[in-house]
Amino acid sequence: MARTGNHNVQAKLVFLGDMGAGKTSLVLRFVKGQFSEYQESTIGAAFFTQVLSLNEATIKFDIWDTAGQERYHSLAPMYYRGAAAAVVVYDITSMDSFVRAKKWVQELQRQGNPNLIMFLAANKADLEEKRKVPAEDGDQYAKENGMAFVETSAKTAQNVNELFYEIGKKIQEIRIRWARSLMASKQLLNWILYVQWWLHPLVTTFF
Ligand SMILES: Nc1nc2c(ncn2[C@@H]2O[C@H](COP(=O)(O)OP(=O)(O)OP(=O)(O)O)[C@@H](O)[C@H]2O)c(=O)[nH]1
Repeated sequence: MARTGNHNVQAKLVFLGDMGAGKTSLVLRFVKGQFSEYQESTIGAAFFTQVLSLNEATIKFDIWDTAGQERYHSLAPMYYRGAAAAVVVYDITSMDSFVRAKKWVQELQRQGNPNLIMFLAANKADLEEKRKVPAEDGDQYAKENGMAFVETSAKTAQNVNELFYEIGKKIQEIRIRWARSLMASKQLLNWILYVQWWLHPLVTTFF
């Protein structure tokens, strides 16, 4: 959950998706600016942190990169529970990975935090000649499910910083909305107390 203080926000972020979709590669591109053609498959999950500057605020991402292999599926709730945002990743060259991504979205809708911000990342956009999932399909699915959609490439860095920037902006927007509604309820409470304070002597005098 996002926490606030001195314009600093800390937010838990989780990456989900089929094995080989490019979750680790996207995170490593963002955190270290690196890409490896021979990225090893994640075991269990991996944890990374990265700080991003947004206008006057700073956001520290605690990033959980989960393992896509089916045998680790049951561990996933540990990582998406309490997350402020989830990025569901698929590989544009694999229809199976798109089908798997939709299953993740359904699971998050059923079992995730109701305020979870969800992004759909169509990765490996550099492999256009091998594309199996049209961009419109990903975009339409994302729209139908209230998610933001972005085509990325961990290899060329296309839209990777932009993805994290958008996540940060959404988290910040929600944080500001919370702060405003908290202020509004405090004002309402003060007003009720004030009215009660005035009415109390009248009520005791006349009744
Ligand atoms: N061409 C291309 N290859 C990519 C891209 N992203 C990842 N890869 C490659 O795809 C393979 C799998 O990438 P990973 O980042 O390990 O995928 P993952 O989703 O973390 O996989 P699991 O850990 O098994 O769940 C690696 O060989 C990467 O080099 C990309 O944007 N373009």
